[in-house]
Amino acid sequence: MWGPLLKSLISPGGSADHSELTITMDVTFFDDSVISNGILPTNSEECCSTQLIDGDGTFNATGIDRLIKEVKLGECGLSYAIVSIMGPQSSGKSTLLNNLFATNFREMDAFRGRSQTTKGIWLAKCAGIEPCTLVMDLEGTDGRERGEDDTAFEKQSALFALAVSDIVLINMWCHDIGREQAANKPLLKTVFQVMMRLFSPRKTTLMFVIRDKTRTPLENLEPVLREDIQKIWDSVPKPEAHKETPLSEFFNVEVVALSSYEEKEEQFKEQVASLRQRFFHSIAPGGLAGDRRGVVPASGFSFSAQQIWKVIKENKDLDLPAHKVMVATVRCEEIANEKYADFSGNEEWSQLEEAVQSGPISGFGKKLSSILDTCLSEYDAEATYFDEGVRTGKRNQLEEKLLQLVQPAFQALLGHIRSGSLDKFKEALDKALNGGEAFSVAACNCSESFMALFDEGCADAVITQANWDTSKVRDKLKRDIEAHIASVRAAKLAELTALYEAKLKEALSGPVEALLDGANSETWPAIRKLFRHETESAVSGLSSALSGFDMDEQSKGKLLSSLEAYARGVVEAKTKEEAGRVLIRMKDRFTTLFSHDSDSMPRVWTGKEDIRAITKTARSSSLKLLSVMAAIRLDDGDADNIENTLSLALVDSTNVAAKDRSITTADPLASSTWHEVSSSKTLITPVQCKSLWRQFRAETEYSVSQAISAQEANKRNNNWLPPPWAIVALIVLGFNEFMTLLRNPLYLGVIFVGFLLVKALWVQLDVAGEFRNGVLPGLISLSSKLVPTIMNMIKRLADEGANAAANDPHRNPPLASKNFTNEGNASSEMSSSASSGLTESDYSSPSKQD
Ligand SMILES: Nc1nc2c(ncn2[C@@H]2O[C@H](COP(=O)(O)OP(=O)(O)OP(=O)(O)O)[C@@H](O)[C@H]2O)c(=O)[nH]1
Repeated sequence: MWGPLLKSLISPGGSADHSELTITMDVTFFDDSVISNGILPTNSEECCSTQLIDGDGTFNATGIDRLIKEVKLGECGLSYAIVSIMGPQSSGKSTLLNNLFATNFREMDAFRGRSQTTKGIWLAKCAGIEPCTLVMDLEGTDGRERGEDDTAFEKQSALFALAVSDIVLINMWCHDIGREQAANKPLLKTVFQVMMRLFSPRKTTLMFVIRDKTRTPLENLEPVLREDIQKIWDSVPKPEAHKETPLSEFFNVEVVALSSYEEKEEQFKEQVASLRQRFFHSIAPGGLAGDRRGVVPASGFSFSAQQIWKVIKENKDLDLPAHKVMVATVRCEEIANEKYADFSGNEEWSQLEEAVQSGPISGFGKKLSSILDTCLSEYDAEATYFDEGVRTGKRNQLEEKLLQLVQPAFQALLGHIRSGSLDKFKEALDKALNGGEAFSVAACNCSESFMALFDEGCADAVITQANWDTSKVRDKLKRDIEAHIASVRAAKLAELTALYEAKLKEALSGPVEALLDGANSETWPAIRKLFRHETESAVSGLSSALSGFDMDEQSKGKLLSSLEAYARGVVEAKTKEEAGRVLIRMKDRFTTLFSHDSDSMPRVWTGKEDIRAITKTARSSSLKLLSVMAAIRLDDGDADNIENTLSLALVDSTNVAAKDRSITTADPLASSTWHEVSSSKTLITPVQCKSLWRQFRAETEYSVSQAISAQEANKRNNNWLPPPWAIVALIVLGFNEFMTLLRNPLYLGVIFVGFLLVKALWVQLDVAGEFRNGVLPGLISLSSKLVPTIMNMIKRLADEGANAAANDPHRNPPLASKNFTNEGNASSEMSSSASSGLTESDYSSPSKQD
């Protein structure tokens, strides 16, 4: 080891140039404290170099990220190149890089002694080289600091450089070429050995930089060097698959020779400047790294390098293709997450999302598609150089996540469109129906147009990135519309039915009541006729009204039948109602017929009327009413024998013969059903009829007896003359007295006055009335009234006489004549009373006046 190192201190010419060494020292002197943070300061335009991996093998992720950010490597895609340099310690690597790429790697201070300068691996950007080129300065091999046996880091860093770099510079002394113990031989061996650990190595360009070239031309040196390289390649144990693989399969070998930096600095710089030109567009076809393979996109470089180093440190085999996929996976994931976060915070999207909560937005789909497109395009741009499969997979995932994010807004919008369409549909349907449009036509037109409106809204809301299914919402809208149509239809039908039912009720109730009121043989035929006519008219009206509803025949028939049933119900209800009042009606009818004559004038019981016949007629009529009310006879076939049964059982039963029959035969009314009438049509059962009739008879009995009494009273009143034989006896026996009276006018006057007095008393005391209740009660009543009445009369006559005398004293007649006059006045008063129109019968019958 010492040989090459010592040699490196000696110029090719064999002497050291102190002035050049001094310059070098000025450029490369750094204080240890300055590099403690892994960054070397720069005093020029060049970028700071960064320690990528320290001497202990720790990867400086922060440093590399900072550098990458600084040099904007992430934006380079695949347009970047990585160059690294390896070689023996203190062989002028850093010096070469600083001169070649204008970097600022730390160089050894020869005046302090030859020792290790570069520890670990350093990274810097090559200034002024296009495309962006990063260069790695590796720790020198065979350094005494690590000792002869510690080659682990040397191998690791060599493998790392091969895995990461497009171009690897191998720094070697010129005099080592062709030498068996050359310092670079173990290094090359190491390179080739570790290269075998890469499953599918990138095609790396190995550029051998011969330092301190001698006068031997490169043309002569290069074959020797290539021979040495081939020998080393051949000597390296290879896996079975690569036993015969030529070196050129894995490496492009380039050889350059440089003059000594220390001895011939001018020439060195010229040659370095010329070499620098080869690094421009190194990745272009024909360039130094023109046929490189498996490049990791620049944005994944940091992660890739870190992972490669991790694998190397763990001493695992490095599967570069798999690694590339892994890097792509991680990076694409990162890019996708970044884009997702960007989208979430996108102001345009936020506004759209907020707006959609409060109502429908026009152009939603277009706007959202555009935002999504931008996001995905950005992803595509950043992930474009990563493995296609991974990239596409991650893109799909990103797209899916984005769609999941925006879907609630889309669903909310669909909800608005659906509810809006439904509301507008309801409004339009109402308007159309109010405008007189037929229901089915209006419903169909509105349904179609608002479903189309919904489809338009959906078309406006859908985004190009998603093939979202709107059919469920559409179906819901359809169902809602149909439900609304059904409910409106049901309401309209109910309205129509109610209208016709009301008409029917009005047309049937009153007339049926009136017909039942005048119950007779024609009542039920008339009710049937009325029922049929009104029902047919209502059914026909409803039927034509239903034509606008596009109903099937069955439903229509059902409605019409129900209307018919309603009409029947109205009639039945009315008859039931009337049947409940049958007793009152029977009594009314009886009273009407019994108390009024054929001219409907109130009947006066003069005595000439045949009360029995009248009663019979009135009762028959009431019985007729009962028989009419007893059952419903709405159908043509409703024939029964109720009237006859009732007549036989109730009226004829009063006859003795019937009574006899009732003893021998069963009572036809002792049943709760009529023989010919179903129970549903029975209004009053036979038993009820019997009971009603009994009640009716009992309640009308009084009227009949009253009529009989009145008639007898009238008869009595009209018979005031004595019987003819009494009149003849009176004439024969009282002939003499009669003649005496005629001959003596005074007697006649006295008799006349007496008659008047008796008459006045008769009237005053209501003698006829008092005796109406019997002779004895009449006598007792008269005796109690007689004395006060006579006293009153005398008193009154006396008062009137006294008043007359007082008013005309000169013309006061004698007392006898005065009394006579008073009596005459009283007589004339009574005469006037009698002539005022009141007949005897009027007085004798006060109760009749009442
Ligand atoms: N003979 C000779 N010496 C050189 C040349 N270039 C640089 N040197 C000297 O070699 C010494 C080491 O230089 P560095 O550039 O630090 O070498 P290195 O290989 O980077 O050293 P480590 O990083 O420690 O491995 C310095 O003193 C340089 O002046 C050269 O071309 N020929």
